[in-house]
Amino acid sequence: MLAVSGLSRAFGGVYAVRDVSLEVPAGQLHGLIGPNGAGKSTLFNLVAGLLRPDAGSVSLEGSVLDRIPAHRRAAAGIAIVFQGARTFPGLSTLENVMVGAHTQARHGFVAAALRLGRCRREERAIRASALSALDRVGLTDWADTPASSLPLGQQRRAQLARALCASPRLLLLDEPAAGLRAAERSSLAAVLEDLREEGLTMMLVEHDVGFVSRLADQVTVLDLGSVIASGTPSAVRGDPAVVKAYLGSDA
Ligand SMILES: Nc1ncnc2c1ncn2[C@@H]1O[C@H](COP(=O)(O)OP(=O)(O)OP(=O)(O)O)[C@@H](O)[C@H]1O
Repeated sequence: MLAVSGLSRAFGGVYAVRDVSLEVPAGQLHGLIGPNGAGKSTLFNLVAGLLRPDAGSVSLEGSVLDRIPAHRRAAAGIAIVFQGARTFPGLSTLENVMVGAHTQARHGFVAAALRLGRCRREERAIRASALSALDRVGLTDWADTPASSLPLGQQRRAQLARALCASPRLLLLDEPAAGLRAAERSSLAAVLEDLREEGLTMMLVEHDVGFVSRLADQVTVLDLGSVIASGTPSAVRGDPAVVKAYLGSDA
C-alpha cells in the first residue's frame, strides 16, 4: 500500500529524517516510535506531502507521489490526524466531523450559502457520512454536543471521525493517545482495532510503546532520523539498539 524509499530531509544541515525506507502492506497498522526529535512527525509530513524531501521517494499503491502536492495526496486517500489537533470551537461534534467531508465536496461556499438543490443533496450526503464516521468511533450520542465541551478522549475520537469522513485509504495518526487517561487510551485503542478489522491501513506515531505494541502489526523505530530497528512489536522491544535509544547508553 505505502512504500517509502530512501527518504531524507534536513533542516539547517541537520537530518530530521535520514535515508528511511519502509513498507506498509494494505490493512496493516504500522507503528512508528522513537525518542523526542527522532523524526516521526517529519516522516509523516513527508508522506502527506506537507514537506518536500531532499532525497527519496513515496508511493501509494504503486503510484509515485513525489510530484503530487499535499491536497492531491489527500484526494488520493492519505489522511493525517495531527499531533495536538483541536476541534473547531462553536461547532457541534457532528459539524466538526462534517468539515472533514467538506474537503471532498464539489460545491463551493456561494452555492452552500444559497443552498442550491444539488448542494443541498451534497450536504445531506456529507451529513450521512459524518454520522457514519461518528458511529465508527462510538460518538453517535455526542453528535449534537459542542465539540469543545467533550472530554479529551472523545475530542480525539471526533478528530479521528473527521479524518475518516474523507474516506482515507491510508490514515496517519500522530500521537492520538497523548495526554489521555488510561480508560480513554483503552477506548481509543479499541476504536483503532475496529478500524484495522475493517481493513483500513494506518500508521501510528506514539510515545507509549505499550499502546503501539497492542495495536501494531509491524513497528519501525527511528532515532536521530534513522531507522534503528524494525519488525514485530515484541522483536523490536527486545532489540538492544532500541533499549539504548530509549534509556540511554547505560541501559
Ligand atoms: N520545521 C522545522 N524546522 C527546523 N527543524 C525542524 C523542523 N521540523 C522538525 N525539525 C527538527 O527535526 C528533528 C525531528 O523532529 P520531529 O518533530 O520530526 O521529531 P519527532 O520524532 O516527531 O519528535 P516528538 O516525539 O518530540 O514529536 C528535530 O530535531 C526537530 O527539531
